[in-house]
Amino acid sequence: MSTLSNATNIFWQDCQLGKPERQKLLNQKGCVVWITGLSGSGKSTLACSLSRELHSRGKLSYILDGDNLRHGLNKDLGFKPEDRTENIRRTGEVAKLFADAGLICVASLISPYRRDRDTCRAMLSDPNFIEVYMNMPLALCEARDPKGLYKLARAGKIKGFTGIDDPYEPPLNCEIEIKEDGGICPTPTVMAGQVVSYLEEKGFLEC
Ligand SMILES: Nc1ncnc2c1ncn2[C@@H]1O[C@H](COP(=O)(O)OS(=O)(=O)O)[C@@H](OP(=O)(O)O)[C@H]1O
Ligand SMILES: Nc1ncnc2c1ncn2[C@@H]1O[C@H](COP(=O)(O)OP(=O)(O)O)[C@@H](O)[C@H]1O
Repeated sequence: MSTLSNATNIFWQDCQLGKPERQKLLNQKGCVVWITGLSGSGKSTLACSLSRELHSRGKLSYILDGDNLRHGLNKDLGFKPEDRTENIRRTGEVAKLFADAGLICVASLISPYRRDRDTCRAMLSDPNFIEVYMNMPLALCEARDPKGLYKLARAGKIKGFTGIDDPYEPPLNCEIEIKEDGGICPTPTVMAGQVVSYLEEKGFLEC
């Protein structure tokens, strides 16, 4: 689906005002926080809570949420494997632009296939791609079922639903894992705190 092979006589246009200058202006380092996990695992909840916490600290972030992107940029895509791959590729490219703009870009998509997430990681220089795995049991996600989609999938009314009859491949080497503690899911504030601590420790919240 890449159009790169069609692009001939195209030259990269550079500008002397670059990422370092933008980062200095914002006093933060541009990066991508990529949240992956099953439907209902809490990706959007974490994205919102994280964005709010960063905002309160004077840090500029922007959320790319799978559901929302599918209303516009990715409205032509469905849930076949090749569509999901293209969904992730496009989102990765947009996330890369936001990171280059100096923002903390928070991408929250199921992104079920490891290879597609690794492709996004490869688009950014390594420390700037922070993979967050929402490691929540399927049973919990299914019990939450805020949109009623698991119910429809179990009834065979949605085909190819992640976790039911379409695979989810957990990360092998993610930077952050969010999971239950003693059978209890951390609150949104605690989940966001875990990510903020990582960003702080790695120097992303200063320049
Ligand atoms: N077949 C199937 N499988 C999984 N999810 C489905 C499906 N059909 C619709 N939905 C709804 O679409 C949301 C997932 O979109 P994403 O762009 O994040 O998916 S993906 O990364 O391309 O797999 C997902 O949103 P979240 O629940 O927020 O994850 C669902 O609401
Ligand atoms: N940490 C949490 N504790 C309690 N409920 C949560 C938590 N995270 C998410 N939820 C709830 O679970 C449901 C699914 O969360 P959501 O963020 O929409 O998941 P996803 O974006 O992965 O589909 C929502 O009703 C949300 O309020």
